[in-house]
Amino acid sequence: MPVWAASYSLCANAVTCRCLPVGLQYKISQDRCRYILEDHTSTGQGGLTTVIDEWLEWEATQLQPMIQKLCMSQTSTGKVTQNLETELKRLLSHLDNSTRNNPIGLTGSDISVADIVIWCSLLPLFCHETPFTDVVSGYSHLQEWFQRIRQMAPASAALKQLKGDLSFREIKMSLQAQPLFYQSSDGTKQTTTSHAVDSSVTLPSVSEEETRKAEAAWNSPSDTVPILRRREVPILPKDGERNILITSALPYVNNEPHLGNIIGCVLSADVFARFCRLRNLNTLYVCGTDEYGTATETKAMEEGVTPQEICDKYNRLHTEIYKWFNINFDYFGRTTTQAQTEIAQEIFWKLYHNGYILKDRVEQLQCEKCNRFLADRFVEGICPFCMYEDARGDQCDKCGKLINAVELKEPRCKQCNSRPVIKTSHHLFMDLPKLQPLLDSHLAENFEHGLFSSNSKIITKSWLRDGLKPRCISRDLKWGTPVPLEGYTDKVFYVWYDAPIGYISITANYTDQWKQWWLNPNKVELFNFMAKDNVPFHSVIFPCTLLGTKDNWTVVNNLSATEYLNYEDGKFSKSRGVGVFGRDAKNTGIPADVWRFYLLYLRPESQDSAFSWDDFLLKNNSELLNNLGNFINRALMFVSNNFASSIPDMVLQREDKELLALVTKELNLYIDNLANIRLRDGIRNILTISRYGNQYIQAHKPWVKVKGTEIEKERTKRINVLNSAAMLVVYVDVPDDATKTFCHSLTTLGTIIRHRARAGTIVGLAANIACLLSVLVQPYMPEVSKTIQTQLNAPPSCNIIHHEFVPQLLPGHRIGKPSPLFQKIEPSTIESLKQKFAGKQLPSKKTSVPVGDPNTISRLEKAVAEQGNEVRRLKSEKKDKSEIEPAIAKLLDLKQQLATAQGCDPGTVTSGGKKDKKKKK
Ligand SMILES: Nc1ncnc2c1ncn2[C@@H]1O[C@H](COP(=O)(O)OC(=O)[C@@H](N)CCS)[C@@H](O)[C@H]1O
Repeated sequence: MPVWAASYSLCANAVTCRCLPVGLQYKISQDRCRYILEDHTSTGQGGLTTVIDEWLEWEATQLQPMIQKLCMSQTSTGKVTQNLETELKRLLSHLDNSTRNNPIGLTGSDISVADIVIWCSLLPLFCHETPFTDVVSGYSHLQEWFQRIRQMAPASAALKQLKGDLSFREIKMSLQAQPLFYQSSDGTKQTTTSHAVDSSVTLPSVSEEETRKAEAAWNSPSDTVPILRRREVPILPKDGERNILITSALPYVNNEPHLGNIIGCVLSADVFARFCRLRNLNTLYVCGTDEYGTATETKAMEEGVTPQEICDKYNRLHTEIYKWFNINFDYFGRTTTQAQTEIAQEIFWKLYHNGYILKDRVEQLQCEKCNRFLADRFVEGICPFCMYEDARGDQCDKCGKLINAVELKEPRCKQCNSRPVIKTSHHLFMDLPKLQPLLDSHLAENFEHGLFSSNSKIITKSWLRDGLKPRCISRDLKWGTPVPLEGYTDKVFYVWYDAPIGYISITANYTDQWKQWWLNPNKVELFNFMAKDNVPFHSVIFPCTLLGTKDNWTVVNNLSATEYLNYEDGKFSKSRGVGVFGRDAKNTGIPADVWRFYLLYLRPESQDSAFSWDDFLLKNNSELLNNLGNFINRALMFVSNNFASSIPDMVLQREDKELLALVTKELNLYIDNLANIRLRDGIRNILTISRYGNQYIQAHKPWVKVKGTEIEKERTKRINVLNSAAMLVVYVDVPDDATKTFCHSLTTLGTIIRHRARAGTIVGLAANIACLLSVLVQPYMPEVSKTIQTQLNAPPSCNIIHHEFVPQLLPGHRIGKPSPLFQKIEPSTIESLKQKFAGKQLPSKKTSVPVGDPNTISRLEKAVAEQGNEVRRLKSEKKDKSEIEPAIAKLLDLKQQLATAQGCDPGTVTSGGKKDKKKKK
């Protein structure tokens, strides 16, 4: 077939596709042009194909979108902006130069498919009544080229057959009749037919600048996206890089961790570590079990085994639980190791030789019934500072102050409840007052440049403000790191001197090059994760320990401390069976990622929060199932069902680019939140992006576009017949009627293809948002992330968090098989879990209250009155349920203790709220 025969139909084809739905670009017309002209563009012409491709690419990505914007702007507002005009002139200049250099066609001595496609695109600028005459008048070579093609028989014939001599009025009418949504430059949304955007679904607005930047990033991904590093073993600090050392507080081995422990330390640190890795930062995350101390000894006694056996058993149990929760440590160790003894003793010797160790006599509590000195955690009594009656021997849970156990009022042995006696013993103290200047200057710098949660700053400052006191670091126990100093060798180090050194010894068990992390403060950034009760040990005592050695230790630069997670309206209590502990979560059958999600959603970042089964159901069914899961499944199902599992071409319109900008904005907020350890907010960013995705799909209804309107569906049935007739045009002599039929066929086909192409863009963009979400959810829900990526068949290279949103699934990429990501949780399931973990409901302190003791009665009456005032205050200040409910539970508990002390039945006691009053009547 001679080129001009092909060009004839080609012009008709291209004019149809370009001009009737003028300004609305769809690459399919190029493909058809190429198909028709295949022989003339690819055979024996070497580099010409590449040149043509380049022009076609330029037309599709630059010229056509520009003309589209011009026509839309002109149609909706009657003018074009200065920016648009400048951009247009840039493109026209490029064409003018090229037509000056090539006197016939753009690509050489003959007319090619590129000439025809570009010529068709330019029609709105050259047609009758065009408002752009002045703009094009300055480009003489371009004008000559345009007229040359126009005078060629196929072009003029095609124009005549389709629209007569095209005028801009017709283009305008054609545009106004377009079923596609478009937005005028004044921002008002315009819709016309059933293919229109559902304007009741609105997305927030973004600026021109944000849209432009997001579009530029989308269009040039390779310039901006880094490649994720491989995870080496061992991971060591690298020169010229940010080296992130993350520690989670080391959980005690005397118990199974509860949900509070999990969110308070290992899970929070895990999310941050995963985020850092996805940011391509050189990251090491270590943790392990804290195995020394009385807690272990007591547990061993209870279970009739040795302390080492307890440690082994619980270390295994913790390992198993964290594995189930998908906590991705680089190394999970323990403190009962040789490295721990060596490092703890070496640090002690340095402190000793530097003059930071004092010797003193101490009074200690000894339980004569149990025949042992009582470690701080094994004695309870009234706080000497705030009079809280259940203060622990080491710290008051109410006012947070550290306590010397002998200062507790009315102490009682936790084991047997009898009153311990005070005995004198010789001990070693760290001279914290002498170390305070070193600590002050370390903290001054790191408070300014590092990340310290606000509670950690407040707690630390309250310690410093009162001036540090010498702190005892030895204990009369057997199970611990031995004190090496002569005269004290029958003692062990206090667990809180020992435990943070565990971070170092655990790293030493991971790599013999551990000093690169721990004696390298200029290259390493240290992040400690814990809950509020651990703060003073990490911000005061441990830093003083390290600074006092005068070695160049890596000392805390960043400290993230949560408040407490409570359980429903009270505290977790293993002994009372209240709350969800380690393996319980697994046994519910609810996937680990859903637990992770909910714990992180609740993360007590600024105040205590409470796990609630009802809320758990709500967040799973609304946020995970209806929002995130629904969006991803919808996007993937469309690709699968309507585009044969292949990502369609994406030709972005204004609203798509705005969506890019919105997603990019939220992505950047996400990065900022996670980088600043605001993990709760990061989840909300993910859910917002997914919500945008749902709204976008809802607004654009690709399911309508892909199937067509009823009229289009009817026409589709006839299209094959017409198409067969149309193909005749190409091969045989062309009678006028056949040309008309051909053109009509192509017009209809063009509309359908355009709608389908539009649906393709929407779905392709949605699939790419799903891919982005698969990466963003990874720190929070690693298994869900994997599942999404399998369903998307996403390239492994997508696993990086970058501040620009770029396409990872390119047109033609084949996705895998979609399936639902989350399951609905039924209310009946939640009800039975609620019952299961509600505990035995026994007032915990009943047995420990002596009956009829006037001092106890008067103390409890006072405490009940104070707690009653506290509850009233919280209620009158309309505090959150999570604050009020624990206070009420406390009041109830106190009243029950009082009832017991008065010889009454504690079971009849109520907290005294409105409902209770009614009952009394
Ligand atoms: N209710 C709670 N909410 C949040 N975080 C909590 C809660 N209770 C405790 N924690 C934190 O959990 C970890 C581990 O606590 P554990 O008592 O097992 O261990 C220790 O405190 C020490 N062994 C740490 C030595 S480094 C801890 O961060 C608590 O703050």
